[in-house]
Amino acid sequence: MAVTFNGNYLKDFMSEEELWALAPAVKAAHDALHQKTGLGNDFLGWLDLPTNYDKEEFARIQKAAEKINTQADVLIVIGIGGSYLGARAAIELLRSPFYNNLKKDTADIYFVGNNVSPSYLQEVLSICEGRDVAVNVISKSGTTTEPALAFRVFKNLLEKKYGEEGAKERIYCTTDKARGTLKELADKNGYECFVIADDVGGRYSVLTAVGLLPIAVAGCDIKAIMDGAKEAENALSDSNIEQNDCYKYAATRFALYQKGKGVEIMVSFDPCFGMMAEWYKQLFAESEGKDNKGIYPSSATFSTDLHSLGQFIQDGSRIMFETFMDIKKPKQDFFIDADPNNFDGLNFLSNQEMSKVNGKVMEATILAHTEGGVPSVVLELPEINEHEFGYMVYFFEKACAISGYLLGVNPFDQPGVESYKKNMFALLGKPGYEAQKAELEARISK
Ligand SMILES: O=P(O)(O)OC[C@H]1O[C@](O)(CO)[C@@H](O)[C@@H]1O
Repeated sequence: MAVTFNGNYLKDFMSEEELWALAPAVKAAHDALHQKTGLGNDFLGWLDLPTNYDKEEFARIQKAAEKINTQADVLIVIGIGGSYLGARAAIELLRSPFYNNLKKDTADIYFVGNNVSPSYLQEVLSICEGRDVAVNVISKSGTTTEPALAFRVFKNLLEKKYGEEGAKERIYCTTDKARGTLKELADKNGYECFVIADDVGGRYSVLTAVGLLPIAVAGCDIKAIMDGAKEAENALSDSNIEQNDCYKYAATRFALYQKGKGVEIMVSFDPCFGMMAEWYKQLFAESEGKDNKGIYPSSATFSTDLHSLGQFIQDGSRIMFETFMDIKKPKQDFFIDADPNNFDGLNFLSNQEMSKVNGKVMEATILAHTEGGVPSVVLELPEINEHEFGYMVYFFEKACAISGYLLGVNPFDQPGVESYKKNMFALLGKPGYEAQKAELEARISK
């Protein structure tokens, strides 16, 4: 079981020799990562996390998930970026994009604090009316404005509904072990806390309590996720690119980037992968996009986007390559019966599983786009389950770290994200930002 790299459709764009020529650079990136000598080397806790995770806390996560499912109809998960995307990706992939509408014995889950839309917030609040609610607030820094604002609202809701003591039993904090406003508040109020280790950055944190608590509440087997990640940790530890599919993927991206392909489109043929692609986008965008370098990560879900982006991909600016997630076995299949009258002329599709048709859509698309000048990388995933999810998370995390090192950037910082925050604080009148406020307002009114 594994994510397998298939480079068969790349022949028109790069040779195997070009890939193998990157072996020394890949080996150097591997050594920098494993010997912890590269940029950002104080953020490598994710590298051996599948082996060295805190087993005591893991058991507490499982217990808390059970408790949440007995005390709440709705779990509100508050977080943004890496404190949001992984959990949602896992739940939509492993359970369903329609998770909240499924017949199930686990709590509904709504994600807030990833935007400042008043309508979105009001809608979630109205969904909570008359229902038992628990809250998992997730913030590594404990100070990010969007989730902090949402937490203020839901803390208030819980305290009004259950009293301060009752609310305490329903608030679960995932944050730094010692620092930040959230940690201080949690200690003062006695909320149950889970830790994001100092050496695990937000976008590499899905296999910590950040992702695992909401994923466990959704009824997924988090032990199987960690086992899958551990399989990847072992399988992807060879420094030789020829033996390491993760490194083949990272090096191929880099080679295509050097040939002017500055956009990667992560493609899947199943909407359950949509949020997984959002997770991939944050991982690679914050890791690679700096120093005026990097591949712009984007995504598409086909067939849907074949009827919107498809035209551009086939015929527009030749700036992109595609990475196709070839999921060999869907979670469920559907048998297409023949119609006795063949009223729609579609009997040529009948008497087979719908997955076969989806597979042909993928092949047809790869051939068309390749013909149109878009290189196609294919990553094969045998099936969708917890084990494969864990494997895939680790695969992409490691591919991202190696990609960053090949590019010559620090894959573990995100200094660019601060710019909008400073402007936002200034424009909203946060004390200490008075000078910037005047300067920015002058620019707006021009
Ligand atoms: O968990 P925190 O500290 O609230 O940060 C949320 C997100 O904000 C960032 O720091 C910047 O986008 C991400 O790296 C992180 O995932």
